[in-house]
Amino acid sequence: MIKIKAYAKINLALEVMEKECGYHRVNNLMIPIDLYDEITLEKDDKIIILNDPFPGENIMEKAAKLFFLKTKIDGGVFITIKKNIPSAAGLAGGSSDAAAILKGLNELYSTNLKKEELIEMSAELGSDVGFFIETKIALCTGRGEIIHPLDIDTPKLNVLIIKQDIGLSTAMIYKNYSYDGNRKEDKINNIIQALSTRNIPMLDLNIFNDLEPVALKVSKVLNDGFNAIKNMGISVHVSGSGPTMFVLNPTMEEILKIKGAAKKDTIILLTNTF
Ligand SMILES: C[C@@](CO)(OP(=O)(O)O)[C@H](O)COP(=O)(O)OP(=O)(O)OC[C@H]1O[C@@H](n2ccc(N)nc2=O)[C@H](O)[C@@H]1O
Ligand SMILES: Nc1ncnc2c1ncn2[C@@H]1O[C@H](COP(=O)(O)OP(=O)(O)O)[C@@H](O)[C@H]1O
Repeated sequence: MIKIKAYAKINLALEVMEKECGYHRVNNLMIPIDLYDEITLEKDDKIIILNDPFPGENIMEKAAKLFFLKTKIDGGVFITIKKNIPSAAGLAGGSSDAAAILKGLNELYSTNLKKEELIEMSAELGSDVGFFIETKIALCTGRGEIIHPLDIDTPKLNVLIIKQDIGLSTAMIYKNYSYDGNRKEDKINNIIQALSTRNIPMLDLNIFNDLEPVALKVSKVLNDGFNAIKNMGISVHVSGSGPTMFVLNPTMEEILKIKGAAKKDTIILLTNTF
């Protein structure tokens, strides 16, 4: 039996450009956080997901089918999952679960597929899946499927995750986006420099997400929650297509203020990048 941790991510930069063949071109700087789904895999003759939280549409099943199709193995897998990453949250839990299945099956069936082959396979499952083959800070380009790992010794950042009791569809958020032609290369370079020099104020100042205004516009709940935190004088960001918000290196006072003002059912947890 194989046990795998499928980690979540946050976006430190998300530049969304023009749409080509149904997908927007992006410059997407992602960093993993220490929040993970717990997955176990055992050989079986069928693909089975115990107590499947997304019956009939689980991306883990798609990943397993793709793996057996590509490797021409007549196999199966018995999967258990403990979902800890909130769904439809902008934390890419589903993408990470899919990558975990590809990596896990590669080990379980001793297929020795290279990292590059797993990343290529990942692109058939979703734009963000390839990032989780390595799960290391990277700038992802193309539609997100081309991974450029960043060779920097990143500081360990504390990350306060705030996820209100709503979900947002990635496709819907992209649909409501329109590109204004403004490039953000400088900001991305500043973020990379700030990470390398461990300049956290500079990092926080340069974090941006082109999907953030869209998510705030389509969801009043998110907009209200976001402004409530901003009005406390706290720097807050939306992760990916939302609705998860995050605060970097919060003070205890800030955490208590956010917790005190949060609605019931809001998930608030303190984690860290790695
Ligand atoms: C926005 C981001 C930021 O990291 O993730 P989330 O915050 O949702 O996790 C990603 O770009 C999401 O990646 P992923 O969730 O893999 O998206 P996909 O399954 O490939 O695509 C879902 C839908 O989003 C739109 N889409 C996705 C990626 C992209 N570069 N352009 C798009 O327009 C397309 O309409 C597509 O049909
Ligand atoms: N293993 C999975 N984990 C989470 N969501 C899944 C999974 N398989 C399929 N899905 C579907 O994908 C949708 C978005 O997945 P998720 O990765 O959680 O969103 P996001 O990328 O916004 O964080 C979910 O709402 C769910 O319907």
